[in-house]
Amino acid sequence: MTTENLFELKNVAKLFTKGKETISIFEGLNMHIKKGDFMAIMGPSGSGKTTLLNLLGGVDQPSSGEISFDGQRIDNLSESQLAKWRANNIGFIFQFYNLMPMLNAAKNVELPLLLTNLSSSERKKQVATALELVGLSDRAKHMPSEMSGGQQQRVAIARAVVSDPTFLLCDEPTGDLDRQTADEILEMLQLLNSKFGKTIVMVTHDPSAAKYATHTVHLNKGKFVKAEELLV
Ligand SMILES: Nc1ncnc2c1ncn2[C@@H]1O[C@H](COP(=O)(O)OP(=O)(O)OP(=O)(O)O)[C@@H](O)[C@H]1O
Repeated sequence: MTTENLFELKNVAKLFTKGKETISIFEGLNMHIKKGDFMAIMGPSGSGKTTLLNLLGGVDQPSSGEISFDGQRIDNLSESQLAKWRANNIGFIFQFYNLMPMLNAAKNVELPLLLTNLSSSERKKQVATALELVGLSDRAKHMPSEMSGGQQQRVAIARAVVSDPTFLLCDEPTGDLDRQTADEILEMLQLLNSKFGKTIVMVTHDPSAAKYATHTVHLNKGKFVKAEELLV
């Protein structure tokens, strides 16, 4: 495993303005994520976990400070540059799968590829590979409503990896699943990290989910703290 940083956050601040009120979520936040990491982010509700994921995923931009990905600044990209950067580099996995209900599994997995220049036959090939990876080749024509929660999350994982991004961002990926199904999903994420080299950041409230990560960081009121500090 290389020790090179994939992400570097330097002195990042994030403010939200609502009317006359300004809420500061992060101030002077520094962090790095190494290539090959599987990082779990834990912390109480409102501590800034989703805000941080949104900054890492280029869904939102910092109020000040620098965010670099693979040595290149992303905090100063335009909306369209960011959209292109996201499509090339990031796979998103959400708690409630976020599949399109009117599309079958294969069509859902194909969605990110519609933003690329791949031909229809190349897209089909990549979709088949991604569905095979998550063990759902036999469900390609099934609609989300015909699949269990665990199967829908596996379709979402196939969609996240179909364009072969370096980095996977997971927001409570097992929050809606029973223990056994959650463990299967977490084993899959672990495999994507260890065998396929994906760098993963996963927000979770579940300490047993965090155990699948290579390390865990704890956020409290917008700051990284030691686990013990969360308990007091
Ligand atoms: N668009 C926004 N406008 C104003 N305030 C916001 C906005 N988004 C988030 N916040 C505030 O930022 C703080 C951190 O929210 P965030 O969703 O990042 O927390 P979280 O740790 O992910 O919480 P949870 O575990 O409940 O999902 C909260 O106080 C929230 O109200």
